Amino acid sequence: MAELKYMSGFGNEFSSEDPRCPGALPEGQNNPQVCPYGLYAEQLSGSAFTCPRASNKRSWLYRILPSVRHKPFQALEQKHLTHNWDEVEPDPNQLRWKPFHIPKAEEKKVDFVEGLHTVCGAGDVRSRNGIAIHIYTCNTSMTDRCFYSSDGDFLIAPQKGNLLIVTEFGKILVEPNEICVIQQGMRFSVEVFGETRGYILEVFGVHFELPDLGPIGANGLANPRDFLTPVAWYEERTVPGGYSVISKYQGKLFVSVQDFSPFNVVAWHGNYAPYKYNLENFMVINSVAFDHADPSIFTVLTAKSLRPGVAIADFVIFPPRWGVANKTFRPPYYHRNCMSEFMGLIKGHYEAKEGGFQPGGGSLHSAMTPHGPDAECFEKASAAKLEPERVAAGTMAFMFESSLSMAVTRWGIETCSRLDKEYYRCWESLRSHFRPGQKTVTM
Ligand SMILES: O=C(O)Cc1cc(O)ccc1O
Ligand SMILES: [Fe+2]
Repeated sequence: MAELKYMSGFGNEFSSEDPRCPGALPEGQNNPQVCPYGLYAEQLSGSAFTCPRASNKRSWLYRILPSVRHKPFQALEQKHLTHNWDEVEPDPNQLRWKPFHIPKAEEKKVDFVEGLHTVCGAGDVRSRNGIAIHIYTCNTSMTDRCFYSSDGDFLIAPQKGNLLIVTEFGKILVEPNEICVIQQGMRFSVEVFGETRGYILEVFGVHFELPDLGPIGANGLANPRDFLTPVAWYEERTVPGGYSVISKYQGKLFVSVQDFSPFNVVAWHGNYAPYKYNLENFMVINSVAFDHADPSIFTVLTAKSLRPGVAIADFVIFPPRWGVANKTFRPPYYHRNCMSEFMGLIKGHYEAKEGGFQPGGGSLHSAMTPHGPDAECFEKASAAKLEPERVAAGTMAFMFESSLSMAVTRWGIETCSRLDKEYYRCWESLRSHFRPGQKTVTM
């Protein structure tokens, strides 16, 4: 496949024309009486028309046929995708999942949409406030089918297998250790190259932003220019057998059939467009004197709530870095958090748990549920000689942290059969080191 081209910058006002049709973007206006090359103009709104300029999002798509030319939507059964947060009784326990199973293509061909499984979430798509966390496991490319979420924005973190994502805005190749964001309403079709697995954070009613940097200054963490948006690409393809456009709408799937490819956008402009980001480009800030800094220093993207400083969801990573803090217990501290923490692992292992938490698995530490390093990690780090040390070399763990108190789905608790029932045991051998009368303790 020819190398794909991208445009750089977070949230820019982009303009892109497929080189086969130079001048396809109307000059100086959005709705000419007749568009260049006889295209249709269609606006995709990602914010209310009246949103303040800084948060206003929309793009103009110039396409061979408008999206409205389709047969009526019909319900499409997909058992594992849900926004019903009352399927099972609430469970405040620490939960950990072994790597989620990927179906074998010889046994069953499963594409990205069929392979979506909601593991947990909270809130409501109708009132536009909430999140869902999905796992995708698949082995087959989508053919003559595309998908969009009417409910929210997808932050996709591949763990195994590349994704070639054809979108209305162009093509994006996303590899493990990269993420991509495909916002509400954007249509896409996923091509895969073997056994494929990853994580999705869906947010309803808000878009991801770069976090403010405060005293860090003008640069650092995820830098805006490292976000890449595809360039316009179109196909003019009639599909006599029918092209299926699948919408996730209020948590259920619906399909509408049309006789042409939806990837017929010859040119587009605007600031509402998908993007990808390579996690290797994250400029890591860490404690260089003493104490363990809160993981908010590793925030890549945030979806803000209306409460100042409180996120509907943050996407946080634990990248390779130097640990140099003196007189400090360096791993994550023991913790009870008003937020919910879902964690996943792209590769390697996580510093607070060398064993048990595996790539392609997950964990959930719900609101106020205690958690922290396992006993082995505690003993080791309490006795370690504090030399400069590479932390998390060759690894990438991440956290979807939410102010919402999440429910786990039936699939997450039962159907996936991946819950590690023994998880609590990793803290069982923590023992008291309390020595009354001995202030200084050597471990
Ligand atoms: O492992 C966790 O629970 C995530 C986490 C990491 C960290 O460095 C500090 C706090 C925290 O919740
Ligand atoms: Fe935590």
